[in-house]
Amino acid sequence: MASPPDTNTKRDHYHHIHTTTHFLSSALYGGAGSAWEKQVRHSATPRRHSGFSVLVTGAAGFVGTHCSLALKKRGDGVLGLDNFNSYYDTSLKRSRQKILEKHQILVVEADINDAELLSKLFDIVPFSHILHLAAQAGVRYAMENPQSYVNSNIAGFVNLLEVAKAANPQPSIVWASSSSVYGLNTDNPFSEDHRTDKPASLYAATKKAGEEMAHTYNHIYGLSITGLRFFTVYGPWGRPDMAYFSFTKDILQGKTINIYESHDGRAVARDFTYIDDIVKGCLGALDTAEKSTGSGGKKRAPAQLRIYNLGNTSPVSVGKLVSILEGLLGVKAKKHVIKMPRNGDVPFTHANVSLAYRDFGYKPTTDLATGLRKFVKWYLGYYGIESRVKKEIGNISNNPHVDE
Ligand SMILES: O=C(O)[C@H]1O[C@H](OP(=O)(O)OP(=O)(O)OC[C@H]2O[C@@H](n3ccc(=O)[nH]c3=O)[C@H](O)[C@@H]2O)[C@H](O)[C@@H](O)[C@H]1O
Repeated sequence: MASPPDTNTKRDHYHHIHTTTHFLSSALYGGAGSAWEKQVRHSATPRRHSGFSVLVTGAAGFVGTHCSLALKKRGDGVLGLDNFNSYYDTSLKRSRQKILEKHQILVVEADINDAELLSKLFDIVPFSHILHLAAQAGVRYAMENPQSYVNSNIAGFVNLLEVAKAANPQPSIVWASSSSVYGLNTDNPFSEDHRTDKPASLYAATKKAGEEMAHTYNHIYGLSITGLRFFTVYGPWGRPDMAYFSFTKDILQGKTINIYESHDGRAVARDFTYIDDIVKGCLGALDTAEKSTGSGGKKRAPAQLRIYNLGNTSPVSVGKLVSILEGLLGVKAKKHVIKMPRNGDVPFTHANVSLAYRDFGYKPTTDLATGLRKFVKWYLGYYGIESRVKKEIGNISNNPHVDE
């Protein structure tokens, strides 16, 4: 049985990344025809006609696990990559990995900064797509550990783009940007053509930098690249560092939670987006991604470059989030309303998703109460917690992709 997450695990994260990078040399994985190569090939081989062969980075992460399973389920080949860093509870990542393995998805344990390993993977498999979800996430943690954002979201992304541009064939890339790029933008709802030059956190700045780097690699090398701006994604198997998850843990343990309000006394709100909707958006983006036009590092023709919001289009205040959780858990929260610390947070997000709807039919269908119900059911089951309401919510169906 898993125990509720310890948020201190992130402290040794930076050190871990660096040791991991040095430790993982491709020599460890054996030569041509090795058992490891066979596993890589088997995992990445599609089982449907004209199926994709997708390299999913961050595969043991929250969104990565759900997307990998959805791709595999429809017959695409999936090879996962994850460095299993300790930013949050690694046992949760290992549990996700077990589910992936049960579905014949291999997760290679390596960092996206390991160019040698990435090139080797491309030597073994002619990936048609990369779904790049590996990143240093979290808005507020960027003040504690700025270098880890530079390392993963900038250096790691460049490394991946370098390998992708040199590959033959070049893959099409779909990757996770963030709603946080809208920063201090006040136009509402947020549309892709709004200003994104006022990031409020280093996290947001590195995601914005990723969007600019995507432009460069598309322009010079003909890589087809699609960035997806995720809006506060939540659901079963989610990230313990996020508010809905840590609030659930603290409410159940009787601890006081801080609810932020803006400096002018208004409620802070988010366009919370349920994981299944995000998965549909990711697959829609992959399905409509055009082929890259370059080969072996040379551009042959202009290539596709896209950016989309993937949100829920319906912001909910943090206070309301807490009251939904209280109802689901059958426990009253000990609340402390405080002014939002000046730590990179933004007061409000709200997505306009008409572009994603137009181009691949993206239409979110899960409201926060429904999605949190599924999350709480998973949480209580995963951590083996008895709750007064566990039986009552026990009969709802959980995520269709992750069924245990
Ligand atoms: O859309 C994104 O691109 C980002 O979404 C997520 O960031 P956020 O929207 O900030 O989510 P999250 O931390 O869950 O805070 C939720 C709300 O609770 C408020 N909040 C938070 C903590 C607290 O103690 N009290 C509180 O009121 C807080 O002010 C906020 O209003 C991802 O973590 C990030 O990786 C990135 O992907």
